[in-house]
Amino acid sequence: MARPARYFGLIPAGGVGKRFGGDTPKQYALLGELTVLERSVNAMLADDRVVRVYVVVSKDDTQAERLFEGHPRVQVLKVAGRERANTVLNALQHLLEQFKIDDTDWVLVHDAARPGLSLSALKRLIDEASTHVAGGLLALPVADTLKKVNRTEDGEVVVQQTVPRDSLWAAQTPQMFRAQALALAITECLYKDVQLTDDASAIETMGISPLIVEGHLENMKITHSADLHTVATLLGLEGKLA
Ligand SMILES: Nc1ccn([C@@H]2O[C@H](COP(=O)(O)OP(=O)(O)OP(=O)(O)O)[C@@H](O)[C@H]2O)c(=O)n1
Ligand SMILES: C[C@](O)(CO)[C@H](O)COP(=O)(O)O
Repeated sequence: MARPARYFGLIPAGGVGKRFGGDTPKQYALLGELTVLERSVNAMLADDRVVRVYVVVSKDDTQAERLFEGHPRVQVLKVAGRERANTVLNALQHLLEQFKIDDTDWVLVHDAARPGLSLSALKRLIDEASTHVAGGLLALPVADTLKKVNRTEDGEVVVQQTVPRDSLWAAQTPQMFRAQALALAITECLYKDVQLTDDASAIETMGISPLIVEGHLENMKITHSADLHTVATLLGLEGKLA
């Protein structure tokens, strides 16, 4: 009798926030009383099916360990890599070797930069993607008209064509896959120098189609500094920015 599947959170938090700017990496920016990272971790802990959340930071990061010291369901791994995909793979390899996580277990990869994830969206993702062979991810249907552009010799950005949007969705996180399958897929992609900006695209290269589960606006990613204010407003924290 196979044991029941387990769900593990994996929070890639090893980025430097080039587009965000400033001295502090955006995952450590304050949103009210808590950092962006703490809110993203707490969002994953809200569903008690998530047995443990692994926060993956660079080897010289000392903040994460202080933030989560002694937390029974949070473990800091200082194995972040050059790109997000390297960070995720390094953590997965660590999990598979050290913590005996095997092919029945699910991993939910959630950006540290998405602090607004709701419990209802997390629950829907786990409920629905668990029944899908390839796992799945949160995403939002594109609402704007999309333009493919060219840059002219004098630096102007001009429209090349309008891209039909009716089957385009913007990927969010968490992205939930079987831990071993994701590790194998990312390994293969990195070996073939396939550029990965999310985890689902690695699974897609194996010829399987992850399930899309509708996400929500508050689960937007903090990329540029203005996004911190936007997320604060969406979360009702606008008066509490440092
Ligand atoms: N080598 C990397 C790069 C990114 N990330 C994480 O992946 C998530 C999404 O990445 P992004 O928003 O691009 O963050 P940064 O890489 O920090 O941003 P930038 O590209 O502007 O430097 C973030 O939680 C970031 O900390 C990571 O763990 N390891
Ligand atoms: C994983 C992701 O959040 C899905 O939209 C996005 O691809 C991350 O991109 P980034 O450039 O690493 O922020």
